[in-house]
Amino acid sequence: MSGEIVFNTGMVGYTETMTDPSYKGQILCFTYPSIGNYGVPSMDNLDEYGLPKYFESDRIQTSGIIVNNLSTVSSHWTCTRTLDQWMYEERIPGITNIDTRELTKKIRSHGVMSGKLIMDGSSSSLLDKFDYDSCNFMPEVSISEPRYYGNKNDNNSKIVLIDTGTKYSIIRNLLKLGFNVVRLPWDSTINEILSYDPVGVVISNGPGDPILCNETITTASKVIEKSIPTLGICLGNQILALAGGAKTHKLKFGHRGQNKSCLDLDSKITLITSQNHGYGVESNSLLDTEFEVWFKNIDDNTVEGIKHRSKPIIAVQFHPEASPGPDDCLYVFEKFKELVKKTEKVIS
Ligand SMILES: NC(=O)CC[C@H](N)C(=O)O
Repeated sequence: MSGEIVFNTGMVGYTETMTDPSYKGQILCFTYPSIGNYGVPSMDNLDEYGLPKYFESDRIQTSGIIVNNLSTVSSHWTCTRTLDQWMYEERIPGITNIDTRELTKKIRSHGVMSGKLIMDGSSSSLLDKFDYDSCNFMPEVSISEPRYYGNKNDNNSKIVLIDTGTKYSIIRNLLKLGFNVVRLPWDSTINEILSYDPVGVVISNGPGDPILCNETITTASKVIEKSIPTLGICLGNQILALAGGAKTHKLKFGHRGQNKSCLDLDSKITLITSQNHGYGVESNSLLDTEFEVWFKNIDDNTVEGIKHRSKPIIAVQFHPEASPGPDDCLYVFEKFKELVKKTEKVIS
C-alpha cells in the first residue's frame, strides 16, 4: 500500500483520526508510543442526530498506519474489538515495532515523502512511484447525491455544506447551532446551492492539494461574489483563499496534532487547536486580496485562519470541531452563526 508518510502527535483519538477523510492517500505515523489501548467502539453508537459518536466517516481513510507499540489487549467500556481487528476487517495495513519518533525526525528534516507498506513475500515493487500531490481524491471522499440532516418539517434555516471530504463533527456542530444541513457533492454549482435557499454555506475539510479542487474553487468564488455568509474549514479555508485570489503552498511536514497553538488576531487570545493539514495559505499573497489573516500559528507564523475584509466570510485552517482534540475553538461556529443572523436581518 502506497501513501504519503505523515506524522500526528496526538495522544488519543485514533478512531476519529483514522476515519478523517482528509487522511486519504496518506500513511499515518503516530508519535505517541502506544496506540490501541482503549480498542475500537461500535459504529452503532449514535448521537442525538443519528451520527456516529466516535468516528468521523464510515470507514478507515488512512492508507495505512505506523505505530511503535500496538496494544493487542484493549480495555474500555465502549470497546467492541481491538484496533488490529478493526484494521483487519477493513483491510487496512499497518506496521508495528517501528521507532516512530526517529521516523518523525527523518520526516521533519527531509519533509514529507512517499512510502509503501509491503507484506513479506509480496511481489509488490518499491520502485513504482506514488505522487500524492497530483491525486484528486474528491470523487472518493465526497458524496454523489445530496443528503439532508435535521428535521425537514421544522422551520430551521438551512446551511449548505459543500462536502470535500467532510468529518461528521462538522455536521454535528452545525446541527447544534440550530440549523438544518444540506450536504452537497464537492462539484456542486452555485445554482444547485442557491436552489436550497440556504442562509449560509460551509466548505468542509478534505484530502489533497486544494488547487486540484477547481470546481469547488469556481463555486466558492461565486459564493464570495454573492456575499453569502460562509465558513471554510481546513481544505475549505484554502479553497476560499484560492477563490479570493490568494495562493497556497505545501508545508515541509505539515501540522497534525491536537495541541497546536494559534493566535486569534482579533481577541489576541492564544488557543490550543486540533490540526491536520499539509498545505497552507501564503500570507503575502493575501495582501492583494479582499481577505486578511485572522489566526496565526504560534510555532511557525503560518496562516491559520482568514476573514473577508467586508463580507460575512470566515475560514480556519485548524479544526474548530476538534474530534479529536480540545474544544477551545467551538466559538468559530458561533461566530459563523452570528454572521448568518446579521445577514438575515439585513435582508428581511
Ligand atoms: N484537513 C484538511 O482539510 C486538509 C486540507 C489539505 N488537504 C491539506 O492537507 O492541507
